[in-house]
Amino acid sequence: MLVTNSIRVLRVPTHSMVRSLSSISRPLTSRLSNGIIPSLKPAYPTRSFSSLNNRVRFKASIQSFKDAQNENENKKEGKPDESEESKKSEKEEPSKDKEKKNMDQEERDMREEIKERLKKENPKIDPNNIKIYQFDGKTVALYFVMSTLFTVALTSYALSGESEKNELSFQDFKTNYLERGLVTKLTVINRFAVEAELIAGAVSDQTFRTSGGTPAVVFTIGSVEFFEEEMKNVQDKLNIPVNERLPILYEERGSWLNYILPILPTVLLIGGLWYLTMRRTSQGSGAGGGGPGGIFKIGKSKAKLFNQETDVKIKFKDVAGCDESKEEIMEFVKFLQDPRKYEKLGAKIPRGAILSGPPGTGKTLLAKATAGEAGVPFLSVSGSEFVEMFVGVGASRVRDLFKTARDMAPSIIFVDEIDAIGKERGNGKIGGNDERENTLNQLLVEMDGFDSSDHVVVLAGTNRPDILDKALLRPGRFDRHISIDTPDIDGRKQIFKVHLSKLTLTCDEDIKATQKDIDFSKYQELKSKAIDDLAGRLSALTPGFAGADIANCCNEGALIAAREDASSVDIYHFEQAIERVVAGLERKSRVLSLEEKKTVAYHEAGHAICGWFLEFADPLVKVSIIPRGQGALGYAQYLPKDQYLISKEQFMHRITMALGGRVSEELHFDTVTSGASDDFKKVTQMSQQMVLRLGMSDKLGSICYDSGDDNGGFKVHNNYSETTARLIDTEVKRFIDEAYVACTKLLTEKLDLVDKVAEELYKKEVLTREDMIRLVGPRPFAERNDAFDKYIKGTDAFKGRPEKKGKKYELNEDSDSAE
Ligand SMILES: Nc1ncnc2c1ncn2[C@@H]1O[C@H](COP(=O)(O)OP(=O)(O)OP(=O)(O)O)[C@@H](O)[C@H]1O
Repeated sequence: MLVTNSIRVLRVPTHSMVRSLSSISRPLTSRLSNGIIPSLKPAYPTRSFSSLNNRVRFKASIQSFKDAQNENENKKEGKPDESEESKKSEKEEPSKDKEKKNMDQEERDMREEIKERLKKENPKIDPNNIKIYQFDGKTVALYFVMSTLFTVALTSYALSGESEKNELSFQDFKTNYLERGLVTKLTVINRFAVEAELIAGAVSDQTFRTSGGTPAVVFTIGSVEFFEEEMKNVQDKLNIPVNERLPILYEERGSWLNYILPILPTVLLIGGLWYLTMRRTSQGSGAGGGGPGGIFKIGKSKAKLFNQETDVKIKFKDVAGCDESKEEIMEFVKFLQDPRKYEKLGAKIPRGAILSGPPGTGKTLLAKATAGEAGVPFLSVSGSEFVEMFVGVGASRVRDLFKTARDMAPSIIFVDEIDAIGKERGNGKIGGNDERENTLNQLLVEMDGFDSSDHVVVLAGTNRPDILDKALLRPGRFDRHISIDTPDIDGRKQIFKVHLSKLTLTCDEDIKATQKDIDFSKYQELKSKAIDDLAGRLSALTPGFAGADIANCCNEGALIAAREDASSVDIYHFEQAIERVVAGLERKSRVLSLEEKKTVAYHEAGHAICGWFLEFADPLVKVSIIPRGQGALGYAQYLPKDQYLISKEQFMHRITMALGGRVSEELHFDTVTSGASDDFKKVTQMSQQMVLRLGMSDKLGSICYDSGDDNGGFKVHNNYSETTARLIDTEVKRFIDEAYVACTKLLTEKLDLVDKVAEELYKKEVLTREDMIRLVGPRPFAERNDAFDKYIKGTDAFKGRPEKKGKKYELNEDSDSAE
């Protein structure tokens, strides 16, 4: 086969080679007439890349000038502007309109920026006439598919032409031409084929004419050595004297395709990428800008920029609670506002601060407020945005981010979720990540690299400060550690006030309706008191809520009010919203059978009675058997107070209360149900904590057996012996057993009260605290929750809207509560 070595390229075609190629193509084309080789059109490259480049640029600029000219002419002639026409037609086409609407903010910004630049550079060009093309993944993919298909087609075409040369075997050549003395000259081409020139007139089906018009045949050889050997043998056999033997010449020839094909994919790839870039730059901006996205921007930082004109309008007053954190971060604000004051004294300002705390506690908000107060640009990026599938991209993005920040200085960089890149490096744990470590290293280098004269402050947010690399936290990098915890009742009240002030509240509307004659300051006073009361009550009902939960709750309240077509949002809307956030959506579609409903009623009554008669249990506000959320068939809501220390008794009472549901089922039915599974989970967790972490087991003593090593779910080994493990199991079980015994004793004593509560619950489905007092009498212990006493006691929380609503607001300096 002639094709085998045709891909092997010895030289890249030069001008001389192009000439020699054309000489080869002639004999081949002459064979076309004999139907041996298909027609090949010469396709030498006619343009260089640079000329192409110039053409593209030239074309783009001509286009914009033509557009500008057309527009001027149209204006002179009073013709409607083409761009306006196109705008009109765009309006007519709903699909285009839709596409435009869907265009994301980023892309629009990019287009605006490009147009701005163009306007500055060349005021003659109307930026509206510039068409900006963005190459999305589809265009690029299509281009590569097309070029691959083209290459494959060309290759098979070239190979099919070569394969048709396989007309003659060496044996045929020997018997039909060589031994008959018809051969005059032999040329070995490319070491695998031989062109044998024949004497004039020796024409057959297999012959063709060479460029000199001589008839010739072609055949392939296995190897040159073999061919030479064979020729020698044949000529020896024919007794041809050595000096008359046929001359054998050697030539390197080939189709131009043989040279082009191997480099074609590379050329297409590079050319394609280059072309796409050039088109984008020439048509997009003419200033070499290019828009966001695309492979060329992969190493660029993805940080979002907020500046004063746009988003950073947030001030410290919008961040409620967390006063200590605000104070701490204030130093950065003062530095950014007046750096010289510090520099004069030779003081070095901290370069960065880590804001740590549970999710939704306002870390990002505080960082934004810092930028808003200081009035400087704020670059916000998430740690995970540094990490890409390409090696080195993370580090490059870090470099780019810091460069941008320095260019905009004074500025603030905020890296959210810094643990995505800032986890401790190479500590021998499973699953090391070199790319992440490179990114972290670059971050460390950049933070070292700028000094306080750069006026760039780096803030970072994380929920897991404990897993951060020590190098990040050392002085000179993130040397301030600001911890933001979930707010206490006062914090929650302040946050509620911030978010309530944005809503139309019923209490405000009531004041406006009932107090028409009062002056503005009096109105303000009444309003702030009403909001204060409302915020206080809501904060008491939401223990454990973070700022984000509170914001969500206020929004949910407003949504519920809107759903009810209410003109303002009242406490009952908020209570529904809280219930929704705490227990999930009411599942009206889940209808329980009467038997199931009875079981749930007794289960919840068991919990409620336990909570009522256990001293350290939290105050109950509501018990319900309406299914909610992901599978809860009933729930009881308590108000735990904000406390930082929990006693052993408290733990035991909580465990007892959690077992109340199952024990009540045992006491009232012949069998038990699956309804207590979630209770058991909680009970086990609490008991394990008491034993493993809190040293509350006398038998195990004051030792922490829990390493807290939750390394991605891998627990390599326990740091205690088998004997201790067995003891731990026994102790965990003992606490639960003790609570179980206490619970059974209590509920057996109060059997009739459980019946009473369960029956009422079965009928009404919801019981509030007031109902409980009516059914079982007041709680025998004083409530331990001040917030409860202050805001909830005496009122009926979660009862729903009373028949008659509306009240007269009066300002009473002594009163503390809403009533
Ligand atoms: N102290 C606060 N005052 C007012 N609103 C708050 C406060 N804390 C949180 N919020 C509300 O919660 C929303 C979410 O807060 P933010 O994004 O700052 O939380 P985060 O701590 O950064 O959360 P994450 O750790 O999940 O990133 C804010 O937009 C704001 O509406």
